[in-house]
Amino acid sequence: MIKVVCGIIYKNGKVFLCRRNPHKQLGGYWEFPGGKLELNENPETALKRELYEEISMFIKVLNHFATVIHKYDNFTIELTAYECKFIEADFNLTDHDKYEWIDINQIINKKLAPADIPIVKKLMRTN
Ligand SMILES: Nc1nc2c([nH]c(=O)n2[C@H]2C[C@H](O)[C@@H](COP(=O)(O)OP(=O)(O)OP(=O)(O)O)O2)c(=O)[nH]1
Repeated sequence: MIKVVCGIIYKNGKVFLCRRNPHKQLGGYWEFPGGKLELNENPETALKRELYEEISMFIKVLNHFATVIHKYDNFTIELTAYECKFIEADFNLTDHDKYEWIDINQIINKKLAPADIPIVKKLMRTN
């Protein structure tokens, strides 16, 4: 099983969402940015590393929010989401072609990576 970590990043009551580059796995789907854990890497370290690599973004990790196991056709992921506070960013996108700061109740209208749907539903219930 592939371990993936992602960030629910807040700024002024909105959340940061981005769209995967078309040539990537799940290209065109919207997600919370993050990526795969490296061997022996702790999830919070991995999340900060990925956000810096993919978006040139600095964040503060606040708390664990949810862990979801999702079976895609060819692989299974364990996706762990952390709530985070935005600090600053250059928004230099390497793995995505678009980003948006979005209200929580609007996220569900996006074409979301299927593993993210239970996370977004929990966000809607708890906010
Ligand atoms: N980052 C991220 N990946 C997600 C989410 N939901 C979801 O199904 N995924 C899937 C897409 C990918 O198959 C996998 C994460 O791989 P990735 O391509 O983002 O990770 P990476 O940057 O470490 O990997 P790579 O492109 O270097 O192989 O998890 C999500 O909310 N965020």
